[in-house]
Amino acid sequence: MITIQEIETKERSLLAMKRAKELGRPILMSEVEKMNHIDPLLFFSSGNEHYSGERFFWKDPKDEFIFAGLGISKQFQIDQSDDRFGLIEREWKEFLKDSLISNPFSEIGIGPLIFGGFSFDPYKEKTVLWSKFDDSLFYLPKYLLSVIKGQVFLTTNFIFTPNDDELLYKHIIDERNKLFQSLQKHHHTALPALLETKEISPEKWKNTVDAMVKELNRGPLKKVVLARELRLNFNDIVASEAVLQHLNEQQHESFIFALESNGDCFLGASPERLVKKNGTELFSTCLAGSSSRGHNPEEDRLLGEKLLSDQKNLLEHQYVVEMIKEALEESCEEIILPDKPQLMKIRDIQHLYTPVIGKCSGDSSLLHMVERLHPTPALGGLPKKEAVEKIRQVEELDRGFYAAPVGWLDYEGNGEFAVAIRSGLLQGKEASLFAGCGVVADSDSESEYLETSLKFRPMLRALGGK
Ligand SMILES: C=C(O[C@H]1C=CC=C(C(=O)O)[C@@H]1O)C(=O)O
Ligand SMILES: [Mg+2]
Repeated sequence: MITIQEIETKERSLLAMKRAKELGRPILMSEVEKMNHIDPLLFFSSGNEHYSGERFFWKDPKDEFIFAGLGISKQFQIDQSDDRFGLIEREWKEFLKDSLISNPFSEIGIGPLIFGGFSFDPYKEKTVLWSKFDDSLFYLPKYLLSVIKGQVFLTTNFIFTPNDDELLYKHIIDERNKLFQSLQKHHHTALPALLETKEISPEKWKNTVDAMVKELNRGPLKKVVLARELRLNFNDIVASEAVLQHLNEQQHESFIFALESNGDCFLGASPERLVKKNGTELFSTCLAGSSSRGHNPEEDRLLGEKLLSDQKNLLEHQYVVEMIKEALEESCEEIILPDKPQLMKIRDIQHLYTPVIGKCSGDSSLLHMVERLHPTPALGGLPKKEAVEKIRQVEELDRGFYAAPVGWLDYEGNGEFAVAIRSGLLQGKEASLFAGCGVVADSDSESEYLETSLKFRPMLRALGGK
């Protein structure tokens, strides 16, 4: 049986083909439909046969925007460049020109949307660890499931080239039908057994922190974030859907993200927003300064109180507030910024937290703001450029996408980026987890070491470790 919707799709695809031939270049056709409820994690898992290595997942802390993307309709990638944020943005805008978008809904986050991220520092010497990821990597998915405030939409993106004929239309319908058939099956993937957890050079890392503290006392550097790695071995391949399932259950108050590339998968549960753009409003988060959670409510409250008045942590936090304020002031007419941090309490840790809202003037694009903010002193240090250079020089770890912006951008310029911390890279039967901490002049290497141990926990637990 052919549905009305299929007839409309056919008409639009004929138009897209004609346009591609006339203009002599690929043309995007994008269609949005409203669906009955589909679990986005099930949607992600159902792609494990046909779209493995070409999937992404995103969920914000309040479940306002949940995305699962399957297949790559178009990839945007840029290696080492001073202008990688601008290049991605311009390529995306250029690609959208003359596209045929059928989206009768007014919600943000449906229709053509790219998802991906950037490496922390494109000038850091590359190692094999991140060889499957480019410095900037975004996907326009073939199929995007968007759950927006509980409503479910499916966007289908197809690209017509000047050489395509009607066979492509048939292929589209067949593929979409197969996708829905695979959703009927129940997909549940178990985690393999964790065989070994290895800390990478912990003593050397503490020595680097000690040396950094001395340097910070001499100035002019004020803060440098130093990170380290845990390497895990399993008795079988770790499926990204199994880890995502756990992250979603165990860290629901965080941004949950996953990005597959060439067989590897970068994923995590980050509490930290870099920037969100909704029309003319910008939202950012200052998150720095940490303490453990208590074993009981009273101990937890005392630890929180202590954190709120601890000079070392307040300074670590203040550097972030000043930098984000300065970055937003450049583009915003008005900024709402509380004068004191509050506490953000999550499962394994509590942080000093200051939310920031900016009302932008003029045309401030999301990726321009990402460029302006990345890395904030919560991930890089202060001054920004010198701190990144210092990290490049002294940190043993190849950060790749860790501590860098990960998120989405829709065709109307709205979107959101989180900072990819509390994260890890899955590589077959192995995984690397990453955690860092803000080192300031009165840091103590042993406490910073313990702080990073807390920050490994969300990923470690999701992978079956302790
Ligand atoms: C760099 C990380 O955390 C940052 C975010 C919150 C608190 C931080 C801190 O207190 O050091 C870090 O700046 C990480 O989790 O790997
Ligand atoms: Mg800290």
